Amino acid sequence: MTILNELLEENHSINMDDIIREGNPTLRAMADEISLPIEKEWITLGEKMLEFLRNSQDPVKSEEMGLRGGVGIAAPQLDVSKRIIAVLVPNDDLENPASLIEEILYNPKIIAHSVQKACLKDGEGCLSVDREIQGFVVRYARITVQYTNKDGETKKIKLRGYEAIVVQHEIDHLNGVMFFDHINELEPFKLEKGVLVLE
Ligand SMILES: CNC(=O)c1cccc(C)c1Nc1nc(N2CCN(c3ccccc3Cl)CC2)nc(N2CSC[C@H]2C(=O)NC)n1
Ligand code: NI
Repeated sequence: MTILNELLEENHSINMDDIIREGNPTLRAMADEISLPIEKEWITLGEKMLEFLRNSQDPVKSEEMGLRGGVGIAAPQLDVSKRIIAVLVPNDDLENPASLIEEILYNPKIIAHSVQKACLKDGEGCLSVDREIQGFVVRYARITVQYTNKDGETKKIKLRGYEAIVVQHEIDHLNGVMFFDHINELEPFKLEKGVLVLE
């Protein structure tokens, strides 16, 4: 039974055993584009990735299944080197309209970005990294992402704040980049002028 067949099994829910950890070469590979029209197996995988994020954020399910909380996941983290990411970010930030991004993105591409940079005040975590790595992960503050959705439509979304950080973290996984690659080794908390620190 190949990894993919296992993942696509009807009653299989993605769990931590399906997630590969740093050191696995797939995390450093360039993932392959999904050809259009999107085949059924990639639709199913995307839906299971989103289900994993929901379960991981559910206090009962995450406890039951032993899941680490996540707001994003990329197919390479499941040892599937394909350009698919899923994001489920509850944006409860009062300033911005309460938008929750819940989306499976096929072949996502950053087609525009701000000059301004941003980072999470508390640094970043990754489901494929079983250690806490401190330090600012400086990314673009605002991005425009083009992708194909599960209905095969080409979409273009503008993101800022936490959502922008998450989508950049997951797109990095499609290019073999890990969040700690962005951390300044000598001065992990050094910040250039103008970098937004997101609470
Ligand atoms: C080293 N310091 C830290 O890790 C760190 C430390 C403090 C705060 C933050 C904010 C940190 N950073 C960080 N926290 C998260 N979560 C907070 C908990 N949450 C969650 C957990 C349980 C239920 C529901 C939910 Cl919502 C899930 C998401 N997620 C990410 N990332 C980096 S971008 C992709 C995203 C990801 O999903 N990673 C698995 N970073
Ligand atoms: Ni990650």
